[in-house]
Amino acid sequence: MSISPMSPEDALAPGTHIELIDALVEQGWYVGEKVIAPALCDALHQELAMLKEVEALEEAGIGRGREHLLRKDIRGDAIHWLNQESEAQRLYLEAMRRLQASLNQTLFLGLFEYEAHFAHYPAGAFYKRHLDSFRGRSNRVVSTVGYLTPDWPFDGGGEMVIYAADDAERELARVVPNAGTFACFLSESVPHEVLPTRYPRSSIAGWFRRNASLGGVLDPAR
Ligand SMILES: O=C(O)CCC(=O)C(=O)O
Ligand SMILES: [Fe+2]
Repeated sequence: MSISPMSPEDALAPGTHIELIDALVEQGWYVGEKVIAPALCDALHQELAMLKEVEALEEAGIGRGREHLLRKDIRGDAIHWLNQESEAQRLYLEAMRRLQASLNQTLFLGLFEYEAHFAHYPAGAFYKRHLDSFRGRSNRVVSTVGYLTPDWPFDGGGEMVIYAADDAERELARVVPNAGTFACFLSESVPHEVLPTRYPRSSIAGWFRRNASLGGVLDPAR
């Protein structure tokens, strides 16, 4: 399937920006099904499979810069940072750039950058409950997750659980990681986790960032 005739405005379903912004304002998180165009999902899914095949994925860790640590007891995915190297990546990143512009125009978030990686969770992998950004060092402001695995089986596990900001024990939603589904939430306040998956699970996790360089200390990009 070719994506070359696809224009960036067709990458996300019509009306997604408005729905997403309303949900972020109302509750701090958004989940939509059939949001990412099927042809784009396919292309990204195949690209991630190819990257895995040629061993271009690295074990994911936690913490940024010098604090980066491998912790298989916390997260078990393998990742590859998006870098515009394919038409599919360029389309996805351009769709996110447009979403960033909408978020800045309506919510005045001052987002200045988007970073994203492919993530492959092998069977058995999970990512324990966490926040994507710590208060005080607010680099990541808005998180996005695009799901790429077609026909996710009903018994596949691997759901992303969203918890209440004021009560990290209270479950608000379970997101089935089926191709086309797109989730977005406030990085500093929405606890979430990936339940153990029973099938290989493909996604793109990404973050809109604000410049967090404070007092001359350079914030590491990753
Ligand atoms: O893949 C998901 O559903 C969420 C991944 C996640 O929380 C992260 O990479 O920070
Ligand atoms: Fe996360």
